[in-house]
Amino acid sequence: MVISVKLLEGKKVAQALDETMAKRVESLKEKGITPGLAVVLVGDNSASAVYVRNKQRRAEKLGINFQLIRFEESVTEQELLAKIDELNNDSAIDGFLVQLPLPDHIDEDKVNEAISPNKDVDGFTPISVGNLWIGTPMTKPATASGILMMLDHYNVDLDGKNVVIIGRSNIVGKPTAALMLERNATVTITHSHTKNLKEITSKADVLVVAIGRAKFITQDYVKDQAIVIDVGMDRDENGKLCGDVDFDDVKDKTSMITPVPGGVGPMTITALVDQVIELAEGRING
Ligand SMILES: NC(=O)C1=CN([C@@H]2O[C@H](COP(=O)(O)OP(=O)(O)OC[C@H]3O[C@@H](n4cnc5c(N)ncnc54)[C@H](OP(=O)(O)O)[C@@H]3O)[C@@H](O)[C@H]2O)C=CC1
Ligand SMILES: Nc1nc(=O)c2c([nH]1)NC[C@@H]1CN(c3ccc(C(=O)N[C@@H](CCC(=O)O)C(=O)O)cc3)C=[N+]21
Ligand SMILES: [Mg+2]
Repeated sequence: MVISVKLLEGKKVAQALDETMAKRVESLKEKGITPGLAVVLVGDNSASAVYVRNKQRRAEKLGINFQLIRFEESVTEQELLAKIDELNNDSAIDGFLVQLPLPDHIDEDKVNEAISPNKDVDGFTPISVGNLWIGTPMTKPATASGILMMLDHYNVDLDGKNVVIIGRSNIVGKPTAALMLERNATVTITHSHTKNLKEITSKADVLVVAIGRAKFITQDYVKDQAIVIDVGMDRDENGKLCGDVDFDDVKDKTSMITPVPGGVGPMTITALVDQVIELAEGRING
């Protein structure tokens, strides 16, 4: 018996959703509003630079005013905080984010706290995170939100599903858990101290993987006919981009699986841009 695996093609979903988003930007422009997004990039981390380029390309394609603000690795915390203050008060900027990770001499928490929750497109400020867990989100973290947009597109209903997330970062694991809990999934978050990881992941109807280790997840971690979401952005032994999931080993055991590239990454950018447009729409609606 051949059971067909369905690819969750984030790249295609993103292209489909771009059309609606472009129309929303157009109607804002008719009212004299151009959505503005700024990205602050510290240092020249090459992976970060690629992501930033992708964001810029998509934002500009949709008619969004994109501002890239670059700092040397040696920038002081004070200089960075001053720029954040400026962006908080810049009426042309609806939302901005500070690309992570930051150099060690800069306190990430301090930077997050300085961002105005009203412009926090990443949803990383304490107020945004609190609202997310209360169930009254202001802005939603892009990766988590992008994953849900993709699952919605494929009509995957999370209600009552057993979701297991590997990774508990503030940027991926935790916000994904919050949004999926809100959809009535039963959510388990696992991490590097988790005992018997395979036993837990093997019970997952939906497995979300955000570890940061190339091809870590093989078929022995996966339940038959599970849905596998691979957030990882890693390099394989040949330097080629790959995910945390060993795609070729796992795919035939799944009912749906995201490829890397072309899965979660493009949806992250879709969710980010959607968030910026929503903030700009808020200029009209108050
Ligand atoms: N596609 C996209 O849009 C995005 C992709 N990424 C990618 O996703 C991946 C994860 O990113 P991020 O969340 O920032 O990473 P972090 O390094 O912040 O977190 C990794 C998590 O994985 C856990 N972990 C590490 N090793 C193991 C293990 N052997 N078993 C179980 N859990 C383990 C860690 O546990 P512990 O907490 O105990 O240390 C931690 O919670 C990376 O590849 C990153 O590049 C990230 C953001 C967006
Ligand atoms: N404050 C902050 N917010 C973030 O959202 C954030 C961050 N810091 N730091 C780094 C991670 C990583 N991230 C990605 C976004 C898009 C792709 C992406 O577009 N990926 C494409 C193409 C990748 C390629 O070709 O290189 C794909 O998977 O198909 C990947 C990764 C956002 N991040
Ligand atoms: Mg980290």
